[in-house]
Formats: sequence, structure tokens, C-alpha cells
Amino acid sequence: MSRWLLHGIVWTAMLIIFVTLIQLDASWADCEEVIWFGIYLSFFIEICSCVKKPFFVFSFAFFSLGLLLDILDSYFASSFPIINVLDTPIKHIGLILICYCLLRIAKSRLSKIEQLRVEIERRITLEKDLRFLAYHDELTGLFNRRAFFEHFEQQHFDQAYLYYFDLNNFKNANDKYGHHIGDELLATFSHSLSRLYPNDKAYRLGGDEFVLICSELIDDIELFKQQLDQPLVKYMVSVSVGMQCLKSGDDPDHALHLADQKMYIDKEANRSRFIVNMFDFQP
Ligand SMILES: Nc1nc2c(ncn2[C@@H]2O[C@H](COP(=O)(O)OP(=O)(O)OP(=O)(O)O)[C@@H](O)[C@H]2O)c(=O)[nH]1
Repeated sequence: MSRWLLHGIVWTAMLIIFVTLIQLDASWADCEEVIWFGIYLSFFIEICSCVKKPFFVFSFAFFSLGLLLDILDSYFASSFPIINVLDTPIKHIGLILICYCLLRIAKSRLSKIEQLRVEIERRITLEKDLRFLAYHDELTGLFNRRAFFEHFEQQHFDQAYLYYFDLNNFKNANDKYGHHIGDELLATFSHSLSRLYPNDKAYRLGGDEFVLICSELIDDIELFKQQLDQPLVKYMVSVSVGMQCLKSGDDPDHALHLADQKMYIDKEANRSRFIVNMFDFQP
């Protein structure tokens, strides 16, 4: 049954009772109680349409019964004295039951709100982690390839230098000492890069290839390479580097390609140096 129909029934009944009471020369206080009773019943209908808890509906009905008996007691108490005895306790018990129900509803809503808060926090953390993973390399913690291209497109270069790094002989170290040592070397190299240039962005493009976008020109590139090589040499691994000046509007792929070519020139030089060193070790 629709709510509006119920309201209609309640207020029609109230009107009939009200008119009857006036015809019976009832006191204004009795007539007023009918109006309040109608208002209570309308609230009852509205609340029951939102709070679908049988115990709450029962409590409200109990309270309304008390109110009804309160209205009727002046007329029927002489025939049914029990009405006079019951109306007040029923009204108060009904009110206590309503308060109890509201307390329980409030507590359960609060615990649901708390659960939602915990869930929202969990999702925020998850989103942060996902965002971090989307733009960072898991092994080294540096920015990843996707971050490189996004940052490059967003940046306006006044004066910047792209350094492209590739580890030499890394495959051999991986094969000889194991993958875990290979991982360690990658992490060590990344750490050195971030430590030496903490204010610039370093990226791992993949495998043993890294990029640093530096706001200043590195004066002594050989010293820089030595600093990077130092923790790697005991595994016969070293670093090759190629540099490309960046200017506004540069294409990231093209800039990478140019730096990569220069890095290969350095790698060739390193190879011959390495071969010379190997010959030096010959008995
Ligand atoms: N441990 C480890 N190895 C990796 C990872 N990603 C790629 N590699 C390995 O890195 C090696 C990269 O190969 P290359 O660059 O050809 O090896 P290289 O010996 O440095 O060769 P050159 O650059 O010519 O000196 C491959 O053997 C890959 O399997 C990683 O995350 N961890």
C-alpha cells in the first residue's frame, strides 16, 4: 500500500474522531491529543518506509497504542478501568523500546561507517601502490619507461641533458654469479645514480639500460663513470654512457636514439679497453 494512501487513511480517521469529539463536547485537550496522535502516526508511516526493522515497527506501534489508550481513557475508563492502568506504562515502554531500537540502529550504522572508512583507506593505499607500480621499476625503485615518456612530453627543457647508461658485461655477471647478484648490481647502480644526482630524475628503461635527465652538464664524465663503476667492478661490470643535449620540443624517441648511439661509441671504447686490460693480465 502506498504511503500517501496510508496518510490519507490516518488523517481521515483522525478527522472523523476529531469531529465526533467536538460533537460529544469533548475538551480541547482531548481534541488536541487526536491531532498529536495523527502526527505521530504520519511519522510512523514515514519512518517505517525508511527503517524496515520489524522490532522498530513493533515498538512504534506499541507506543501508538499507549497514546491511543491515553486519548480514550476519559471516555472508556469508567467501563474499562484497565485502560487507565495500562495507557501510561504502554506509552513509556513503547518510548523506551523506540529509543533502544534507535540506539541499536545508530550503533550498527556507526560500525558500518567505520568499516567503510577502513575500506576507503585500504583502496586509497592500493591506488597509491598501483600508481607507484605503474610509474616505477619494482626492482630499483627508479621511474620506469612509461614515466620517462610521460615526463618527457610534459617537460619544457630550457637546458637539460639526457644521459643514457648501459651496463657492460652484465649478462656475463648474471650467468656467472647468478640472477640475484645481477639484481643487486642493478639496484646498486640505481642507488649510485640517485645518490650522485638526487635532484634529477633517473629512469630504468628496462634490462640494464638507464636514463638520467640532468639539469646540468656533468663536467668530468670519466670521474662520474668511475663513481658508478666502483661498486660493480668486482663482478667485472662497468658502465657505458652517451649524452644528448635536450631542447624544447625534442622527440623522446629521437633523443633516446641519439644518446644510445653515443653510448655505443663509449661501449666500443670500453670493450677495447677491457680487451687491453685482459691482455695485461696475460702471463
Ligand atoms: N638479474 C637481472 N638480469 C636482467 C634483468 N633484466 C634483464 N636482465 C638480463 O640482462 C642482460 C642484458 O643483456 P645485455 O645488455 O646484452 O648484456 P651485456 O653483457 O651487458 O652486453 P653488453 O651490453 O653488450 O655489454 C640479459 O642477460 C638479461 O637477461 C633483471 O631484472 N635482473
